[in-house]
Amino acid sequence: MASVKRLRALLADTSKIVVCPGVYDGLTARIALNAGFECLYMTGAGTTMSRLGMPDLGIATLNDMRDNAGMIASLDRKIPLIADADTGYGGALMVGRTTEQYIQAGVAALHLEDQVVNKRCGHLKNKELVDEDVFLTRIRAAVNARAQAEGDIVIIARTDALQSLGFDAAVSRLKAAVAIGADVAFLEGFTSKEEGRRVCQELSPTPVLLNMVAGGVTPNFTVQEAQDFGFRIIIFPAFALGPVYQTVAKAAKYLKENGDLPKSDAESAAEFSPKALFTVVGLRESMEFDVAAGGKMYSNGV
Ligand SMILES: C[C@](O)(C(=O)O)[C@H](CC(=O)O)C(=O)O
Repeated sequence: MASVKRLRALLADTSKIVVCPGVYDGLTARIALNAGFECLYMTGAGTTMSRLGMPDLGIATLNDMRDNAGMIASLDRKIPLIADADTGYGGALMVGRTTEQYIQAGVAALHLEDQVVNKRCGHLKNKELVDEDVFLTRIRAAVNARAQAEGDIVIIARTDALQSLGFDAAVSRLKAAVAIGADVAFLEGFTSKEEGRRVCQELSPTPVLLNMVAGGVTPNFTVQEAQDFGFRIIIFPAFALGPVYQTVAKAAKYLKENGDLPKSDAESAAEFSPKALFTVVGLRESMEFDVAAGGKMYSNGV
């Protein structure tokens, strides 16, 4: 699959850090693609919030996540999509099924974690873990399912163990996951620069992912800082969620109170015209496709 090859090539180039904005629907994915990012991240929190209107508490199922990931991955097959797969949604059989279905959906990488199936966002308190052997069974199931499907999907092992078991135990879980076939390590919720540097050193040469959640437990680091610490992938899960919430909440309040759109929105109405917005999500390319096939629907424009 072209996008997996592309992601593996990006990871093989040790001078690079792969920067992934977090997207959760077609519009946010298109906006990030149009901005020229080389890779996207599908956030499970964002998927749960946008598709289900619910918090990130282990409510989204394999079907919710796979459907969303498949749609996002299909928008540009050249651009790799790293997708959250939470706990894998069950025992070894389910983790295998999740991996196989993510491969079929065109996902380039997935991450699997060691929280209990009733998981929560990694930046909340009182997370519960499964034992290390259960975590490793999940990783092994993903590795075996990948081999069975003759796929090459990148498997990212995430541990949430830092909060309750401490740094050494968390790193040891990641090392064990890498030893059985995980390609990338992800230490969730570390809380200092030193931990960031150390996890990269300890796991080297395995690429390590940094999860940059604004307002979460990890201090804010720039892409450059993350690269200097030794991280090879950085995801920004709330890259779109925060701005969307802020802007739409403001517009909702204004409309409720004034019976009109906020002035700046009304002024930039041309920018928000249906045609302008459809252009963001591929209007021109869709029309060109129709014309190339001999269709006459759009020859006079829209
Ligand atoms: C990375 C993450 O799994 C996600 O769903 O995007 C979340 C991020 C979040 O809740 O903001 C996480 O558990 O860190």
